[in-house]
Amino acid sequence: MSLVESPLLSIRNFYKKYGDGCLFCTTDSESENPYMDGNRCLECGTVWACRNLNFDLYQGEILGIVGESGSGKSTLVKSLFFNEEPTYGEMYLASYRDGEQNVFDCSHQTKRYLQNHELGMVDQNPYHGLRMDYSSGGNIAEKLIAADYSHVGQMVERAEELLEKVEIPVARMNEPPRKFSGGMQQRVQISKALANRPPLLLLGEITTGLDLSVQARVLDLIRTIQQELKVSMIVISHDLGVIRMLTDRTLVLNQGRIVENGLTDQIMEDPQHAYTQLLVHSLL
Ligand SMILES: Nc1ncnc2c1ncn2[C@@H]1O[C@H](COP(=O)(O)OP(=O)(O)OP(=O)(O)O)[C@@H](O)[C@H]1O
Repeated sequence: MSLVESPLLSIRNFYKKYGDGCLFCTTDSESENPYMDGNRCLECGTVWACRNLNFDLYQGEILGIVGESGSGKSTLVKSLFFNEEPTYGEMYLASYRDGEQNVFDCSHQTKRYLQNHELGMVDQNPYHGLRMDYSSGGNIAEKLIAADYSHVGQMVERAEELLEKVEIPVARMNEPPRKFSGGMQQRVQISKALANRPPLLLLGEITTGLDLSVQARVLDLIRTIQQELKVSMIVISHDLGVIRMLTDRTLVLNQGRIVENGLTDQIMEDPQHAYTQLLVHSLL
C-alpha cells in the first residue's frame, strides 16, 4: 500500500480562453504583460478566464475557490462538470480508470456517464439546476434514472431519504420547487446532486441571494452532509466568510490565475499575496 494518498481529482495546466488569442496574449508569463488589461487582451479582445491552473483535491476534503467577480471561478467549475470545453488542460478522477485517463479527452458519452455517476453539481441559480414544474421527488428521480436506477419503489425510498436529509418535509415531495422558498429550492438541488452518491460535489455560489439566516442554514447543512457522507467538495464563492465557514483548503483566483493556495485557516490568518490580503482585510 502506498503511504502517500492519491488525490480524488487532479487538474493540470488548465486553460480556458474566450476568443482566438494572438501573439500578444498567447505567450504565458507570470510577469506583467503590457498587452493585457487584467485577463483581457487589448490587441485581440480574447479573455483568458483561467490560466495555467494546477491543483489536487483529496478524499473527504472541502476545497474553496475564492475570487472577485470575473476571476474565473464559474468557468472552472462549469468545465469540471463538462458544461464548458477547456482550451487546454488535464483532469484526472481517481474513480475513473484509476485516475490515469485525462477525462477532458473522453467522448461525450463518457463525460455524460461521469456527470451521472461520479459528479454532483449545485448551481448558483436553482432555476438552472432544477425543473421547477416537476415535483421535488421527480427532480431527484430524474438524477436517479440517469444513474441507472429503474425500480420505482427504490427511487421513492431514496428520494424520501434525501429530502429528509436536507430537511424538506417528505409530505411535500410531490410539490414542485416553484412553490418553495429560495433556501428550500437550494436544499432540493443539494438532495438531487447527492442522489447518485457522487464522490465529488461541485457547489456554485449557492447562498447568493439568500437571507443571512437562510444562508447559515444551508451552509450548516452542507457541513453536516460532508461529515456524514465524507463526500469531497469544491465550493466557489466571492465571499470569504462562506469559504472560512466551509472549507479546509482554499485556492485564491485573481484574473484567471491561482495567486495563493493553502489551508483556509492559514490564509485567513496570514495571507501572503497582496490580493488575498485585500480580500481578508475587507472581511474584517
Ligand atoms: N461565454 C463567455 N464569453 C466570453 N467571455 C466570457 C464568457 N464566460 C465568461 N467570460 C469571461 O471570463 C471571465 C471569467 O468569468 P467567470 O464567470 O468564470 O468569473 P467568476 O469568477 O465566476 O465571476 P462571477 O462571480 O461574477 O460569476 C470574465 O472576464 C468573463 O467576462
